[in-house]
Amino acid sequence: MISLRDLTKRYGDRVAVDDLSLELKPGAVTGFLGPNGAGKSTTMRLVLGLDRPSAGTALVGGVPYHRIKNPLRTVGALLDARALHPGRSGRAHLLALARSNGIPRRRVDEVLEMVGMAGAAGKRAGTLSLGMSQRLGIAAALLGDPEVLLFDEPVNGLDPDGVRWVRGLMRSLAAEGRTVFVSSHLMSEMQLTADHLVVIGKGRLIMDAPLAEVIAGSSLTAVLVRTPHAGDLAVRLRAAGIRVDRLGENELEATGAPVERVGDLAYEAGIRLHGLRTREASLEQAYQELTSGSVEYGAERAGA
Ligand SMILES: Nc1ncnc2c1ncn2[C@@H]1O[C@H](COP(=O)(O)OP(=O)(O)OP(=O)(O)O)[C@@H](O)[C@H]1O
Repeated sequence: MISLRDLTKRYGDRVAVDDLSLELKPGAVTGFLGPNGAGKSTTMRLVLGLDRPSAGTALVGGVPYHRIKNPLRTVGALLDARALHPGRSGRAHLLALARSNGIPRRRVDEVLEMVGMAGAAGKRAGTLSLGMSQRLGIAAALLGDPEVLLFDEPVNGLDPDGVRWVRGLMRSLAAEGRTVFVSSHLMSEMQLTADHLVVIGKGRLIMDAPLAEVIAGSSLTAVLVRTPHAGDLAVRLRAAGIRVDRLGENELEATGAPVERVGDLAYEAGIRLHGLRTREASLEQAYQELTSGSVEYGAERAGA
C-alpha cells in the first residue's frame, strides 16, 4: 500500500507536486496519468526516497522509504531503464543488486527467465535495445518479490508483443494481491491494463477513481435510445435533469445518466423502447476532457 499525504515538492519557485493525497490499494493496477511535466516521475521519486518532499509524506506500507529494512523486498521500481552501467552485463547488474539486498543468486535467473532475458543476460547493458533495457529494468523491480511495484512508462520502446507482455505481467502482479502503480501516456494501453486511475495536472490531483467511473463521467459517454416515442421520452428525460439530443425521428442520445436510469425512466413513463445501449467514451477522450486545462507543454492546436 502507498499513502501520500499532502505531498508537495518544490524546485526553487516551481511546484512539481502540489499537495497530493492518495491511497493506492493492493490487488489493483493503478494507472498514473498526466500531461508532460505534471509531476508523475517526481511523485514516484518521492515514494522511492530518491528526493525529499518539501512538505507532506509518502509512505509505503505505513513507513517512509528510508526506514524500510530491505527496500527491494518491499518495493520494486522501474524508473529510468537506461540508468544502467553500460559496461556491465544484465546478469552482473542483477547479481550486484541481489547481493546488496540479501537476495539469493538463484532469484536472478528466475527474474531473467520471467522477463524473457535469459538468453541475453550476458550482454553488456550499453548494447541492449531500449526494449531489452526495459525488460532488464522490470527484472530488477521484480528481484525482491516485492508487494509494491512502481513502473514509470514501462512499455516505452517495447514492440507490440512486449507491450502485451507488460500488460499481462501488471495484471498478474495485481491479481497476486500486490500494489501496482504505473505511469503511461498510452491511453489505449492503460484502458486495457488499469483498474483504477490517478490523473494529475501541474502537480495537482485531478481525478482518483476507478477506470469505469472515469469513462462513465466523460461527456462523450452516452446512452443511445431507439423508440417510436422519442419526443415523449426526451421530455421525460430532460425533466429528470438528463441532457438529451435527438439523433433522428426515432433516436436520441442521453448524457449524464447511466443506461439503467434511462431505461427505468422510459419504463415508468410507459414508453416502448426498440433499442437501448451505452456508447462508451475511450479513455483517451475522457482523459483529454479531464486535462484540457492542465497541459503545460502542448503545441498550439491547429486552427486554434
Ligand atoms: N530535479 C529537478 N529540478 C528542477 N525541476 C524539476 C526537477 N525534476 C522535475 N522538475 C520539474 O518538475 C515538474 C514535474 O516533472 P516530472 O518529470 O515529475 O513530470 P512528469 O509528469 O513525469 O512528466 P513526463 O510525462 O514528461 O515524464 C516539471 O516542470 C519539471 O521540469
